[in-house]
Amino acid sequence: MAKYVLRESALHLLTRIGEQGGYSHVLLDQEMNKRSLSNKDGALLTEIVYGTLQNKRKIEFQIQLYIAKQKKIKPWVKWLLYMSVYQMLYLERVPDHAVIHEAVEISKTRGHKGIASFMNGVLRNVQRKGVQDPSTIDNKVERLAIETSHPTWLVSRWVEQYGWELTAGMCTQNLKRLPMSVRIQPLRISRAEAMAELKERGITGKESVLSSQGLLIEEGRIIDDRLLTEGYLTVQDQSSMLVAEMMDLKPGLTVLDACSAPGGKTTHIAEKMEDQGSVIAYDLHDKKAKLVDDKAMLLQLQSIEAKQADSRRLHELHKNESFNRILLDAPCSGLGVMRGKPDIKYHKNESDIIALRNIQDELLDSVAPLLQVGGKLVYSTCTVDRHENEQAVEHFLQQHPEFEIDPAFAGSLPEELQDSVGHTEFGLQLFPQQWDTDGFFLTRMVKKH
Ligand SMILES: C[S@@+](CC[C@H](N)C(=O)[O-])C[C@H]1O[C@@H](n2cnc3c(N)ncnc32)[C@H](O)[C@@H]1O
Repeated sequence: MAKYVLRESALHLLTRIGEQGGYSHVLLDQEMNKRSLSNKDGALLTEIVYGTLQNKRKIEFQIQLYIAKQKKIKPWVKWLLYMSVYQMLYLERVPDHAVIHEAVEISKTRGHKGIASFMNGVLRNVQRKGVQDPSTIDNKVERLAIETSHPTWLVSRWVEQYGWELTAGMCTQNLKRLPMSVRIQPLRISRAEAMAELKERGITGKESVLSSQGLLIEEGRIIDDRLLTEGYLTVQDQSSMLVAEMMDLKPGLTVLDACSAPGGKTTHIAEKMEDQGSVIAYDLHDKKAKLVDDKAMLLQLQSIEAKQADSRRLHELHKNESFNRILLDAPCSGLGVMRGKPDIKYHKNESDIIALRNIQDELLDSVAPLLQVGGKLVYSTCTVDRHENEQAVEHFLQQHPEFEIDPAFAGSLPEELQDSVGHTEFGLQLFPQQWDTDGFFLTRMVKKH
């Protein structure tokens, strides 16, 4: 069997993600399982793939002088260049000569001598002469976009919506690794018990202030720890944990989770209700609805029923006023989760935001009649965009005078969030730099009559 070359895996993944729109986290997971990589190799592969994607636009700018003359570069050659430059400029532990040698060898095997010599030439130039400095770009928005590898349209849209300071903070934060955070299953283990057991295996963490069930991992590898694989803990960003915290839940309620897969929030809802009552969870895709079942089973929760349905047609399945609580964790542009899914930076555009907003409006309209009077509707997204967030809520309230923002919403947020800059009359926008979380929006409405 030919020797496994980690950088060939990295190149294969980057070309698929970059050219065919594959999801970085899904493809990386598949590759690591297929190759049964050691922890060390898995970490290096992840670093190269994520780092190259996160910094792609900047790298393109940095080396443009050296490749300008070359008319048409094949996609894989381009990605091999980007990942090699990423390692040379951003990864101290990998020596330049090793990176250049391997890139040239891969060029020979996958291409021919000409490509190998082009590769060698560009990388040697980077090594000897250095790279073009993006801080020399005059236009402020363009400079920020290139320095932090975001699309210019997005930076400009964010500056218009949130101002320069919040935008610059968000773009800079998006280059940093998202910390691992987990949620305890409180019916099986307490936060103190989980922390004590993890500590025995060298995994340390601290308590989240955004959720009483949250734990932020500071040191150690938790991903294959028994507490996770046996369903005492589940991986979830702290911002997502806020959702069930804010649903005003208690045992015995009937709850609809209209867009539920893979079930992070569905299971949290069931935990908050002490697994008593009923959580009906839908997702558009059958396969995804099964993921919710799997998660419920792993966490040993019985009160969840997960099914496939288009939640724009739930009136065909449920009578009006059937639910005490409804969660609409809507499909969205995902502009808040680019740290974990850097491919979003390059694949989304403004027309996606418009198209998604139409679906969000339809979903909100469709679930509204299913809520009982006095019941609460929580709307959330993992995006940072007023059109999908505050404006979607404003539009909904105009169309549905029977709803209002729950007057108790803001006051029931964790103390730390009370003075957050992201508050508006329509809900709370969390920016990734505030709590080192995903960018996230949530609000709670109540049905008055
Ligand atoms: C943001 S994700 C939900 C994440 C989930 N709430 C969690 O915490 O694990 C949005 C989900 O909505 C689903 N979806 C999209 N359109 C839908 C529709 N019309 N009806 C039901 N589900 C839909 C997608 O398949 C996707 O799984």
